[in-house]
Amino acid sequence: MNPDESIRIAVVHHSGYGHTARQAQAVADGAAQVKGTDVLLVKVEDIEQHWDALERCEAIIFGAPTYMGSASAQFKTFMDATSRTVFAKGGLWRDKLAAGFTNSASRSGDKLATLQQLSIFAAQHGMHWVNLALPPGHNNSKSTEDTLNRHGFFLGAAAQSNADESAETAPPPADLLTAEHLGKRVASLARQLSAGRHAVA
Ligand SMILES: Cc1cc2nc3c(=O)[nH]c(=O)nc-3n(C[C@H](O)[C@H](O)[C@H](O)COP(=O)(O)O)c2cc1C
Repeated sequence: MNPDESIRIAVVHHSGYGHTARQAQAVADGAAQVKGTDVLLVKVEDIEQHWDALERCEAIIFGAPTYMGSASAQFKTFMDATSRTVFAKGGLWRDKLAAGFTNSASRSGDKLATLQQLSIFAAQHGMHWVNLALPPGHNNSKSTEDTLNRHGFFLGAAAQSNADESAETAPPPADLLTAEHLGKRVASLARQLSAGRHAVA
């Protein structure tokens, strides 16, 4: 690939009260740290304006708060819309990279179910799922709550926002840095994949 050519990463997310939006911004910031990356931050409420732009992206990162043990209904509405706008049109997202993140009030809060839901959604579109690739952060007596991946997820980035804190203070920095790591990892892999595709074309 031409080294001056940009790669495009989208972060498609929903947030009812702003906490997952902060995580989404951290993912976007991480992706933007990789030179030559254009990042598009999309709220699911605005999705109708962005279908064409998403088709041009090398990677799409999905994020939703965990509500009742799954992605929020608003995010699920977006997922269902893709059956018409992406899947039925011949698999427009096939072979793009995908990754996911979620945030909830409880430590577990059944966040794993949401990340699994997002990864299955990506698989239905023929996308390549990118995992978190961070060791579990807080699972021994010497580690602290400030460690990246303090919740010990592998499938994607998890954040925890205390139910009595606003989005100004939650989720905490460790979870935002974990989200940033995911964005950076996806952008870096998207660049490698794009260069590889050009090399073998
Ligand atoms: C309808 C609803 C369902 C929720 N279900 C869960 C849940 O299953 N597990 C959990 O830990 N927190 C749950 N929560 C708490 C949210 O995940 C938490 O407040 C989160 O920070 C909200 O993110 P947001 O501000 O981006 O919407 C729920 C909140 C709402 C409004």
